[in-house]
Amino acid sequence: MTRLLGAVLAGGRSSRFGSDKAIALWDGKRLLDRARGLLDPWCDDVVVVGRDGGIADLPSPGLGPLGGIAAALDHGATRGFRCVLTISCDMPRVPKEVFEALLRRGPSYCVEAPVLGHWPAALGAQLLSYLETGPSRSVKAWAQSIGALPIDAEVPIANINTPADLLAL
Ligand SMILES: Nc1nc2c(ncn2[C@@H]2O[C@H](COP(=O)(O)OP(=O)(O)OP(=O)(O)O)[C@@H](O)[C@H]2O)c(=O)[nH]1
Repeated sequence: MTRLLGAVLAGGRSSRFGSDKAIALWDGKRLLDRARGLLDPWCDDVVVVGRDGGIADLPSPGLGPLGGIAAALDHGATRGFRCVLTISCDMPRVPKEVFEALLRRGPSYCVEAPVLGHWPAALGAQLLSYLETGPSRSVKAWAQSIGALPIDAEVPIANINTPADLLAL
């Protein structure tokens, strides 16, 4: 059986939001919990990455979402998960069709929001080496470098960067 690990990336500085956006409330629920709830139906287990109470970024904090993905891949591979489905805590609304499209494929990512991706857990070591020597810390650049398939969500994926984005949801 293919075991799937879900990972909510929830580190970063939230500088545009002005406070920790992971714990900002939308409709009475923390964004972090909403993102986790989006992964739950698809995954055998879900972890939070990059904050207290979750797993720590690799190789160290402060490298952006790719450091969170590296930690999730490593965590998954060492616990027998074949693949990892990642989302960021600032994506409170993702249509189920997007998850279906990602999971139908092998390595794939959402063009509109590349942190939303489906990755082989075995790529953890490759990603750590990419973080050390690669040209960019962009998730999209890494996804392209491994040949992951771009998935077009066909609808805008809401992404909360500022308090106004939250109000506009
Ligand atoms: N684990 C982890 N998650 C991160 C990191 N940086 C950003 N994220 C998450 O990735 C998503 C996108 O992050 P951004 O909004 O681009 O960056 P940010 O630092 O959170 O916010 P800004 O300071 O406004 O750019 C957010 O949900 C963050 O929680 C990181 O270094 N580690």
